[in-house]
Amino acid sequence: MEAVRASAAWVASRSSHVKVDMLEVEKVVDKIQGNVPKVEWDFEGIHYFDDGPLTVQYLFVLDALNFCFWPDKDLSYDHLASGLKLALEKDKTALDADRLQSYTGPQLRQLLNWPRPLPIEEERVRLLHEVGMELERSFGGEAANLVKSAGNSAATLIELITRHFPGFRDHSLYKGHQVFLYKRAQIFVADLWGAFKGQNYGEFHDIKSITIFADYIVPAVLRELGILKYGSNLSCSIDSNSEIVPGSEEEVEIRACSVYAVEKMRELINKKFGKQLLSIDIDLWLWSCGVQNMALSHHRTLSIYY
Ligand SMILES: Nc1nc2c(c(CN[C@H]3C=C[C@H](O)[C@@H]3O)cn2[C@@H]2O[C@H](COP(=O)(O)O)[C@@H](O)[C@H]2O)c(=O)[nH]1
Repeated sequence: MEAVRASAAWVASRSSHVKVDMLEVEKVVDKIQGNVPKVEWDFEGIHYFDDGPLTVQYLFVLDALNFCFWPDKDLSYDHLASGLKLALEKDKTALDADRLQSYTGPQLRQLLNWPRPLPIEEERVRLLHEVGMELERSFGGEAANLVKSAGNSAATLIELITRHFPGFRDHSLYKGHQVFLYKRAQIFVADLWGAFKGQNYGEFHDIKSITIFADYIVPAVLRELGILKYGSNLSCSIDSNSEIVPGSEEEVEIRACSVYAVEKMRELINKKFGKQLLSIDIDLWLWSCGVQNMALSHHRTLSIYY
């Protein structure tokens, strides 16, 4: 994911609302002595897994909808993961490509057992239809075929996903430059890798090319650690739960600086402690810390990308 790494670094070098504090990166790395706590994929025990193609279909649908839970204060990622899991356990055809194309908002709510409209529900429905339609048109209806056609390359899989499914094209413009963050496409690869433990549908020879997933939890943890420093206006907006406009300099800087900071952290750990750590390992550690800390205030942007 050179495009993600390069554009995140480009933003970080010009950023004015967000700064990456390299001294703090070093302090954190020294404090943990290069030992990033290992967090198991599905540490919550909420995901569907049957070791076969249906798991791939589940993960692809999951990550097509893996964004913007915060507008409903009772809703979280866990509801989506466990809701889709239960739906699949009740009816193995619930996520078939033809079914995906016909869900309405109320039916999606029912599928997830959620009592009220989901945040940005119309977009969630549109994205489900897009996934169903394109899987049927180009991949025999199965996300497993999409994964197979990437030939065990994470970078190829991300390229295929973003070429075929416009909803995964997580780009923005920053000071005239195109910035690529590909949060949901990358997290799908990481979910396959985690769920299948690097085997079968989860085998990728270039898994180290994946960066962290620029969501709204990891930046909040990096800020809490002192690694990200926000300017006073941005700090006030976030602490008062004001919405940050999608595509604004602030929003792009928060996400891109998070990717950049963790890349620096990984490089430092690997160099100083002779490790072969992946950004995914750091991501899951930071994310799991973030979701367990209810007091963290995170940035709020209405977005279908994260
Ligand atoms: N960077 C990063 N962001 C992640 C995840 C995951 C879940 N990954 C699963 C994979 C294996 C584990 O067992 C996890 O269950 C969700 N998110 C993002 O968080 C936000 C949801 O927050 P809240 O509203 O509090 O539920 C939202 O933007 C969502 O897209 C991750 O791993 N890394």
